[in-house]
Amino acid sequence: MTVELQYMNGFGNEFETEALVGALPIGQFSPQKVNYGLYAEQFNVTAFTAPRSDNRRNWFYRIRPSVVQGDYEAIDNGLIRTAPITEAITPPNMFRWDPVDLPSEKTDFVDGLVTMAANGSASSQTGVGVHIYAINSSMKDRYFYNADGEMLFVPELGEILLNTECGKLAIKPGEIAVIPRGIKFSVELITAEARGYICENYGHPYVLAERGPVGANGFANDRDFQYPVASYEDIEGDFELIAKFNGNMFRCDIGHSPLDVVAWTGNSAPYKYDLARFNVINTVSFDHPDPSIFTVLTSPSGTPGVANLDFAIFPPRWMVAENTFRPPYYHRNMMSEFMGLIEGVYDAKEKGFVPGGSSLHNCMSPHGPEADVFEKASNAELTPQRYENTLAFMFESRYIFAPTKYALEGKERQANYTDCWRTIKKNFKG
Ligand SMILES: O=C(O)Cc1cc(O)ccc1O
Ligand SMILES: [Fe+2]
Repeated sequence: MTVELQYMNGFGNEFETEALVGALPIGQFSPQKVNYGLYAEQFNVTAFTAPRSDNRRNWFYRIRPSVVQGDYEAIDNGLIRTAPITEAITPPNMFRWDPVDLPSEKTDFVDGLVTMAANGSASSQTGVGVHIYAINSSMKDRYFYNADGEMLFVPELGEILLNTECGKLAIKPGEIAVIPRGIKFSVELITAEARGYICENYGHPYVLAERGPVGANGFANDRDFQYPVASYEDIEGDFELIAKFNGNMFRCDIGHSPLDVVAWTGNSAPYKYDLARFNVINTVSFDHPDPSIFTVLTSPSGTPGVANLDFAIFPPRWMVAENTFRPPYYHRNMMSEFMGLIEGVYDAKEKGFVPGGSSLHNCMSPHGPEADVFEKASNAELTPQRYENTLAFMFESRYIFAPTKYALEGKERQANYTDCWRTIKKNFKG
């Protein structure tokens, strides 16, 4: 099933959209009276003084301003964790996990979040949290926002509808979406169940990766990013607003839907992107280029070229490298690498890394092809080959990922992960 919605295209544009004709003020943001009796509210995800090229803000024209809500009270954090994670020591082990089970009890998005790892510090606005959602119920009469970071959704199973203050986005496996820090939303199921990964970015909002000498086109093209058109709910009732704030979960009563924005303008709205639009650029001669060629979105850290978070994908593509060991090389890295699989098989790991599963190779922890992949790839005939049925991704960060206690001790952890390398042979003939 596919939900057909209308979108506006172009990464980070200053969009304007109104669900009722004339709701958006023209030529100013705060008229004395807004048409239709709406309230004006500014929403900033960067400092007022951020340079123009970085500045992100919206103006909302809504039925009630956001201050119309109750007082917050703390609720159980469930399996949600936030950096810095101090509940367990992080060993330098290589980690791999099976997929988190789909729930048997009724579970919505807020209940169905499990944190696997986090790095940096949410309150200092560095690093990220990595979560998995596994759900079988839409959010009913409740809404959510995350003050700790923007949320990158990477669906692996099922289709979901993100009902946000800015409008609606539908995403399914092969697509991603980003909801800016602070935007209120609810998650509705389009299919009976859904599962996917979330990278909660505490740091600088995602931008598109630079192209360097590749030129003016290629990789992720700005025009393929899609933003929702304004769409509002004018309903009253006993609703709940859930907030993730400074590492803890809170709730308050709210007597109306907070998705009551009739018109908005700005550049800080949720967006979606179809990963099949990624224009893959790779070698046509020899050797295996570094995976930075596959970067879709990056959150800069302040040090040029050293990301708070790079989101890279490994999509279907042609492989033509000559006289080359084609799978990923054996590797030790200053950067830390959390990986997931959306579909099919990843070229470095033919067994054990399955859709919905995860792996983590932290700073300087060795990793690379399993023994069988090495044997096969070092003896393969190097004809042009189309890599099909594959879509892996990586959250790569300068900060070491601390797995949560759940990730370290839960049933998904594969205790025997390093066995995949144990049978690598000594081929040396000195
Ligand atoms: O599988 C990995 O570890 C990710 C990765 C992929 C690649 O093509 C090259 C280097 C690298 O770290
Ligand atoms: Fe790597």
